[in-house]
Amino acid sequence: MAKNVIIATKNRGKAKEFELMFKPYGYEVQTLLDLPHIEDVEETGVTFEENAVLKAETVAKELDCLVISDDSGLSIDALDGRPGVYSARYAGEAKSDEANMEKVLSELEGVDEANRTARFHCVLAIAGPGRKTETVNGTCEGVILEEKRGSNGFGYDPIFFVPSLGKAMAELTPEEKRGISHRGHALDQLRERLSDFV
Ligand SMILES: O=c1nc[nH]c2c1ncn2[C@H]1C[C@H](O)[C@@H](COP(=O)(O)OP(=O)(O)OP(=O)(O)O)O1
Ligand SMILES: [Mg+2]
Repeated sequence: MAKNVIIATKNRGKAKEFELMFKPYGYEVQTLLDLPHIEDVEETGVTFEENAVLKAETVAKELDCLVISDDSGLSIDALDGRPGVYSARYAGEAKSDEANMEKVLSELEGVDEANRTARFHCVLAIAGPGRKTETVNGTCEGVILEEKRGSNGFGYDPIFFVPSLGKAMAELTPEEKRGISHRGHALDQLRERLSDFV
């Protein structure tokens, strides 16, 4: 029988990646897209870690079971780390990937390649009844492109170039992205930490 894991996210792109990532370990993934009665958790933290803990603990309390959350985003050196924890809402509350990418590209207009370095961050939090909340994190280094490339993935993937593979993140297959991504690295950390769980 398949084991179950609940990921406290409403993001379809993340949900797909978690399904792929947990499959090899025999887990079926449920997200908040499958549990529409759970309300959005307001992300009031100023770090990825604070927001990840907030999302995992709120939903774990509501469901009274073990929950994993993901708070992630893009940090661009030339923009002093922005959009950072505001990545999802960078161009407004509509949380549009297209508008967010346009805003980043226009802010980086005229900035040369050497100064377009950036990284994705992912913090996973795991919370549940009677257990101390734990967090792990992963990063992925890259360079912001001048225009979009590729159509896989989600979020800022079309403008994020991965030097080690010579491709934009949105040009990678889901399996390739799992191997090098901030989310993949964070999940590997979680598996190391909780070898009994995943
Ligand atoms: O692999 C990624 N490839 C491209 N973009 C990414 C990635 N990972 C995070 N991102 C961007 C998308 C979003 O603009 C923000 C996450 O914001 P974040 O609050 O964690 O997620 P969200 O609000 O979309 O869903 P939820 O809070 O329900 O999990 O960073
Ligand atoms: Mg969010």
